Amino acid sequence: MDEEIIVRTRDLVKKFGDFTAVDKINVNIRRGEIFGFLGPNGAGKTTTMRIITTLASPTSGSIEIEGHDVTEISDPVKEKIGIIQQHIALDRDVSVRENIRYHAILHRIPKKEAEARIEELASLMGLDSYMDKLVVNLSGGWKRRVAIVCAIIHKPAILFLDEPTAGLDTQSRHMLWDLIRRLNDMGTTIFVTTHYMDEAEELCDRVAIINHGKIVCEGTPAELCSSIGSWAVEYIDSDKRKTYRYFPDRKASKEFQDLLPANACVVSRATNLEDVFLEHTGRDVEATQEVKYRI
Ligand SMILES: Nc1ncnc2c1ncn2[C@@H]1O[C@H](COP(=O)(O)OP(=O)(O)OP(=O)(O)O)[C@@H](O)[C@H]1O
Repeated sequence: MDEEIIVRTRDLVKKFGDFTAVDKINVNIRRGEIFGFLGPNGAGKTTTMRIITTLASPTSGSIEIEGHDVTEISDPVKEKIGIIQQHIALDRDVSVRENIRYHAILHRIPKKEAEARIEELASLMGLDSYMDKLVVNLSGGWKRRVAIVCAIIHKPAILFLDEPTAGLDTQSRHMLWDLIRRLNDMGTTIFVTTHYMDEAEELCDRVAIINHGKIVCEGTPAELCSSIGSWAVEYIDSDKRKTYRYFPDRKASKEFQDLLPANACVVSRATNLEDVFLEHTGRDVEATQEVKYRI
């Protein structure tokens, strides 16, 4: 993979009053990759993304996009990025085509070039038969496709997506992942925030896990999983708590399992990003759900 850094942040901090939402975040996003920012609700993902994309200012720290200091030269930087926020900002009462045209105008793309680009992207996103429909009549998944076209009409070098599949059904999520991969194959670097472990594992070349405003680990999903051990043993301990231990291979996990009482509900399987999160933070990514412990 091309190792050129397209986005670099240095010690990004964002405080809201006394509360530190983003705490010295350093990320290096490489050109051509799909980079995942993974963490539970309230971890600081959206705030970090808003700062990198100039929608919010940091309390301290700096950001470079393609070598430009984001705080100093915001207009050229804005032309290099596309953004899709959690709340999609489309005009519901006009057609898909008019929404996309509006974004082409905002980016001052000449009309002929814009129309050709709109046709190309409509076809890529499977939107051809939706172009003259009102946005208000589209489902959530189709609205997100329209939002993607609006965000990439000016051919940004990097596309930022904040929780792109939140609230979508399984089929729509898989279709959107496929589209994101296709955009990436065509050369767009992707930065995606998510709290879905499967999304990060399926989609991302590299992942940074964020918790309470800090990055707790970073690497490819495979590197992160093997860093804690390739095999997870899940069991109910003597205090009736669900507990996890990680081992380098199946043999070691089996030896541990053999030491446990027969009724300890032992499950052994390959580790996943949820285990990585648990190991680094001591809590489940779905913090509001069942509390899991590790020993
Ligand atoms: N404008 C604000 N004023 C005060 N606190 C804020 C503000 N924006 C965000 N926060 C707080 O900062 C923390 C990080 O929020 P952020 O939205 O970045 O998290 P997140 O990881 O994106 O979570 P989610 O998936 O729920 O959006 C949260 O505790 C949030 O309540």
